[in-house]
Amino acid sequence: MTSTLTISRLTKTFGGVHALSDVSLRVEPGERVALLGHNGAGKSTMMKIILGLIAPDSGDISVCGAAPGGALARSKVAYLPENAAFHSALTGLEQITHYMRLRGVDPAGAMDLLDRVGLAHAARRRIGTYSKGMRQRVGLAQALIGHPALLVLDEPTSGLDPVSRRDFYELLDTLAAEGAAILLSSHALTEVEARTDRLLILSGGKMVAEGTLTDLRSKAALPVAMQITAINGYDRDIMAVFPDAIRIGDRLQLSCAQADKLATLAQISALRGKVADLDVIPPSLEDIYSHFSRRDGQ
Ligand SMILES: Nc1ncnc2c1ncn2[C@@H]1O[C@H](COP(=O)(O)OP(=O)(O)OP(=O)(O)O)[C@@H](O)[C@H]1O
Repeated sequence: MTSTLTISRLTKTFGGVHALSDVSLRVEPGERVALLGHNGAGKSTMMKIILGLIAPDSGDISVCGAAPGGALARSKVAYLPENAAFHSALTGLEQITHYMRLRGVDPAGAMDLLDRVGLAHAARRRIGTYSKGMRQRVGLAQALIGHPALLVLDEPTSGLDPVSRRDFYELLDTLAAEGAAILLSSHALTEVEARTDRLLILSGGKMVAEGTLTDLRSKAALPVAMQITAINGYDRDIMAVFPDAIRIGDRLQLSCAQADKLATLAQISALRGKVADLDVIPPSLEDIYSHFSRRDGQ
């Protein structure tokens, strides 16, 4: 299978700033990949290179087997900027019809596209009357013109309410199931944790981590927290076994290395009769993200 996007040893500097250093990645058809990184990590630079808006200093990049910016790559890639701006006097239908004509696609399908993003009911209303979530849907409809093989989405859910976010990701799931590759940047870590197949973490222009959340969790090897609720009066017995446990409200919290997790659970299990409840709390994506992002002294 040919990868939809292949990037190999990409480097880009602006003056003395290393925006991207030796970055490589692949995105396969149907994959949903999240690009994470703090402000200035290099996410937008990478997107601009994929779109063919700027050229790298060195490295190779191919979009559906073609060079970015050329006619073939442009016909295969769609882009949704973070704050897509539309003409407020046009209706959603007029705006999408206009974009379809620009792209050389039959505008007869404009209503179907708006229906796909849940905007059919408002298609004949002016965009100036749309909510932020509705304008974002116009942006997505625009991005879907011509069945792109790769969707590049820059913080697509920033400013959306939880229900609009869920709807947005459900639509992305459908597109991915149809074979589109999706590369989206985000600062909303918990959201992408649940909604993407793979995470890429850029820090200071370098790719510092790549993989599924399970991969990253195991590479980071961060400690696991366990919170024990003691049966009344047995706190001391539990503290005797786990002297480093700290009290948080009415619970005792201890932390153990990943490798010691089962042994610690066995110790807790041996305290049966003294323990009312137990929660095992794995490191969050925020913890894992900070772990990798800090590596570079950020
Ligand atoms: N045209 C430019 N001229 C000079 N420096 C630039 C230019 N574009 C980007 N940079 C620098 O390159 C680095 C990476 O910027 P980039 O915009 O790619 O980061 P980002 O991860 O998209 O950040 P954000 O989350 O804030 O959008 C930053 O240090 C930025 O200041």
